[in-house]
Amino acid sequence: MRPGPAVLEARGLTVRYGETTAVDSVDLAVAPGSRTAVMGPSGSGKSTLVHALAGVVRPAAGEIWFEDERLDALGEAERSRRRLARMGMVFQLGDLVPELTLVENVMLPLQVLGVRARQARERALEMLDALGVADLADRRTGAVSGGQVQRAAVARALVHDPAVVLADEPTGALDSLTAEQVLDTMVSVTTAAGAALVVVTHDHVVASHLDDLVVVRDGRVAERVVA
Ligand SMILES: Nc1ncnc2c1ncn2[C@@H]1O[C@H](COP(=O)(O)OP(=O)(O)OP(=O)(O)O)[C@@H](O)[C@H]1O
Repeated sequence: MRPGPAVLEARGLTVRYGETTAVDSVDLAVAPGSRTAVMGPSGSGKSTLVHALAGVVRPAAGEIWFEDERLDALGEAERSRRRLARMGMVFQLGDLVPELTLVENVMLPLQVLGVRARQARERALEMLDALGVADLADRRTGAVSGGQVQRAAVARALVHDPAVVLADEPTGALDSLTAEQVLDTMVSVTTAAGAALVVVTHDHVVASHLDDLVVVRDGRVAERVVA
């Protein structure tokens, strides 16, 4: 066990969609600076779990603690402010704003934090460069490939040095070489910032870049390996 408190923690977390219990009484602590793969069969509740950890999906029961605060008890506006300021998320293709260019999308978290436009643009371009898509910075999402959008989404999740990065299949649209590069960037940026990284993946190569493992089955944590 790592010493010190968790940066993000689920206690008795339960999420339901109507009759379906997607996440069932999950206790899960994510340590600062840790790197966790979340694996498990299709439909086992992995995506729902990370969405709930981010405070995007409301739990039916249980608590989510983020940086010593109960995230699920905050109002919508405050919860989304916390999330934008202190979390990075890569959830699905197309969660970038299509009306904005790639660089404008990546600047968004910095602008929420009050970073001035020029500085935000510089930092966003650096991050796009680290993900290999700086040359596409001024294109809108509709004018680049799915994999390039995905890389810009990763850049946006990392650009503001969040405390936690939550990613759902962040390399799903990428070839294996690019996937490894993107993952390496995610690991190195989060390591440099002391941030925790939680990645939902079906890919054992992706999981091998991460230290810890959570296996989800039927909405429960069936296995937990902490390095
Ligand atoms: N919006 C929704 N409305 C109703 N049921 C849902 C919804 N989202 C997910 N579910 C159900 O909740 C359960 C968990 O789904 P979830 O997407 O979290 O699984 P997953 O492990 O991420 O799956 P996959 O690996 O296929 O992406 C499944 O039974 C799914 O059908």
